[in-house]
Amino acid sequence: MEDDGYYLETDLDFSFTSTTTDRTFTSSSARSSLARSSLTLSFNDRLSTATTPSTTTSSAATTLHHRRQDPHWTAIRAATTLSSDRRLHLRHLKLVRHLGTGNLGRVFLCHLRDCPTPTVFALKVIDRDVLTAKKLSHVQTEAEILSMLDHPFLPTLYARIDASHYTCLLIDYCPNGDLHSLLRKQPGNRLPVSSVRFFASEVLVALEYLHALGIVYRDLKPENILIRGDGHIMLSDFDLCFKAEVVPTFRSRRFRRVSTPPSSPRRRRRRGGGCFSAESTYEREEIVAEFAAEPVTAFSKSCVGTHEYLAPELVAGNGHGSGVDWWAFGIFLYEMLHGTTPFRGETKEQTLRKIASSDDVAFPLELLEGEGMREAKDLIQKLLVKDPTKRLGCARGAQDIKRHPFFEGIKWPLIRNYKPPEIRGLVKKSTKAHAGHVTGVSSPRRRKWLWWTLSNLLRSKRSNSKIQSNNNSYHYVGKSYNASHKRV
Ligand SMILES: Nc1ncnc2c1ncn2[C@@H]1O[C@H](COP(=O)(O)OP(=O)(O)OP(=O)(O)O)[C@@H](O)[C@H]1O
Repeated sequence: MEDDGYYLETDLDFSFTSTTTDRTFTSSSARSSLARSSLTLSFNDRLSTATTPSTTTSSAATTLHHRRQDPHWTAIRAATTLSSDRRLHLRHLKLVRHLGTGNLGRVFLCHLRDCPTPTVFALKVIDRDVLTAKKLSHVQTEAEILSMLDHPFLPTLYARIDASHYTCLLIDYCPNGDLHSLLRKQPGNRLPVSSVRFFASEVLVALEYLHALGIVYRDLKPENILIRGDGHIMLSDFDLCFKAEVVPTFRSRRFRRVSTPPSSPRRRRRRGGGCFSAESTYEREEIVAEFAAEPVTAFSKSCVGTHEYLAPELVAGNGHGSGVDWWAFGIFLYEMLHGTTPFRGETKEQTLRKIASSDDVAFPLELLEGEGMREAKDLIQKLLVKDPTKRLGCARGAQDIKRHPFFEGIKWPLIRNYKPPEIRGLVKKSTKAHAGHVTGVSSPRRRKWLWWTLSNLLRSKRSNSKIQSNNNSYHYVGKSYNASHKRV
């Protein structure tokens, strides 16, 4: 079971000194960094209490953060209150298991020791000694950006602990993995339009917030969209971001609204209620004040990102701004609906050539059929405009994208309260788990779920068919498209 560690409190004290406990290594560079780490870093009390002084920076937002009442902050406050220097140290944390290895370091599931209501976190451990100067600057960027964030669809940085040559970032743990892995579990590697609309809306709101802070994200892709325990998203990986000036503005926008006059039975009687009565619709002009915060003057020349998601201006290398995120948003929509990206070539060179060519995005037939697909296609076409000055979102930011008919009916201020879609591979946690607690004993509901999964597994083995549908869950054995997007 993928996330057993989330439920089962273990007595294991995963030590970094043990190479046998760590099995999830992704690259040779990660492996070499591990070899070095394995000699020196030990998350035992000895290291953090006596020999190595550590400095903690709790997120500046501790007192202001919108989630300051949630159990994570409460647990951190409890731990630091008991700490002699009122700081959080590595000794306060107990590692549960290794979650994955990235470009900069390894990520562990952990919780606070001696906490009455154990609360889980993800701890990103970066060994600065094995990183190049360029990667060190990425660490700096990531830590700096994380410390600025206070948004439900972005990680909270609970603490930064610098101990010896390690920098450790304590952030929210997302038990549902990333959207790329979730897509790979769906039939045809794609999601239904309603689910796409849900995830796209949340990503859009997160990008809007980043842009309002002057942050250009530059690495939007399903791999970087983690799914929280409650099914909502959390954008991750901020090491490729760049920061620019932004001047938020309120603008007045005129628009014509088509309305039906309010009608009471009395009024209807008076009007006679005929076909051509005053019951017909009428148009009125409205003026609304809109908040727009798009870093329109943002400019960078470095070519960073992930091949299939790179905007043409990034590929050309003549400089780019926040429009690269709106291009990537178009690619992201296409991939969720179609299962693959639109400019993917046999090789990375070919992919870049296709992006840079003047050819417009092509839509396979299935992307043209079905409810909401016409609107989706129109939105994708408007986002994948090669000239950034004509691309949707580049002038007034997310506001223009939110108004597109694809998102019609979305009540943006209530987006956090929307029920996440029920899709295959998304495990809903109980309220307790969703708040981030580790539970020692498996609940009757979980036991029931385990039995249900086990019996389904046996049934699907017996009948050996390709796709089995059981209400709304599918067991799919098809052509797998596993390659995740690697960065430039
Ligand atoms: N907050 C989190 N909750 C759960 N799992 C996480 C979390 N953060 C990272 N992970 C897991 O750890 C792995 C490594 O994450 P990390 O952010 O270091 O690298 P990455 O996503 O590969 O990005 P990079 O491009 O910086 O290498 C991810 O692939 C993901 O599986």
